[in-house]
Amino acid sequence: MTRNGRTKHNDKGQGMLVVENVKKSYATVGQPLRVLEDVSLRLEPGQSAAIVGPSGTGKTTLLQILGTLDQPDEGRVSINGTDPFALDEKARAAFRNQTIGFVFQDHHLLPQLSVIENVLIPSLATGKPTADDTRRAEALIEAVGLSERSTHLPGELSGGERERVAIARAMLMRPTLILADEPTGNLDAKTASDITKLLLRLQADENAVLVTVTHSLALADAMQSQFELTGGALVERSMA
Ligand SMILES: Nc1ncnc2c1ncn2[C@@H]1O[C@H](COP(=O)(O)OP(=O)(O)OP(=O)(O)O)[C@@H](O)[C@H]1O
Repeated sequence: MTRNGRTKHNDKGQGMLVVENVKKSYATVGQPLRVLEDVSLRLEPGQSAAIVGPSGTGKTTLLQILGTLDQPDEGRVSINGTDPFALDEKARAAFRNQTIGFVFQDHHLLPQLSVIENVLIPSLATGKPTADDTRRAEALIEAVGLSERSTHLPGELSGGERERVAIARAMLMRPTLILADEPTGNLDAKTASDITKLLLRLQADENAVLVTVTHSLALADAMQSQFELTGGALVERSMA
């Protein structure tokens, strides 16, 4: 257990992601739009996977479900042995905060908060940041190479630097599952490569599962496995 009764699963060999036969449709004025027809996926601690596929095939929809932000119509999701959709909304929000780290293309940093304050945001869900939280935030800011910029505002940083802050924030609670939506989307090739390495290094440090949705071949190739979302199902691609 860690503070506030949080249980650490990463080192217990059960931090896996299991998705079985997930279906998801959206209501429209006509027929429901069937986006996910039969999605299954299983990842063990320390594994990384890219989800690729043309625009509109449902990658973001799937990531929202993995992130417990949206509920499947049918099928099963298990994260660390917990079915997040069996929890009530409050418990699910707490579970999400403790278990899942999100990295988005547009970082979602709060512009009025400094780098360290942004990194500490996930710790606010359980009250004020503890001394441990602050130490962890400082260590992560150092790990992402921004120690000199800790008190700066997001508006004073480059796109790549802001993405680093978003990664540090995603890692604060030591997530077992890291979900990244186009984390290198707006970056030049060198910065994108640096960000990819950083993400993989921090993922390895925590033995977490990393799932990234991307159109970038370079990012997808850096993952251990690749799945194409096609016809509403995931098909594993053989890596060259
Ligand atoms: N809330 C919603 N209501 C209705 N339709 C939706 C909703 N969200 C997404 N869709 C539709 O579901 C389909 C899948 O969308 P999704 O954003 O998951 O695709 P994607 O593969 O992530 O696309 P991209 O690569 O362009 O980001 C699209 O046709 C989209 O228009």
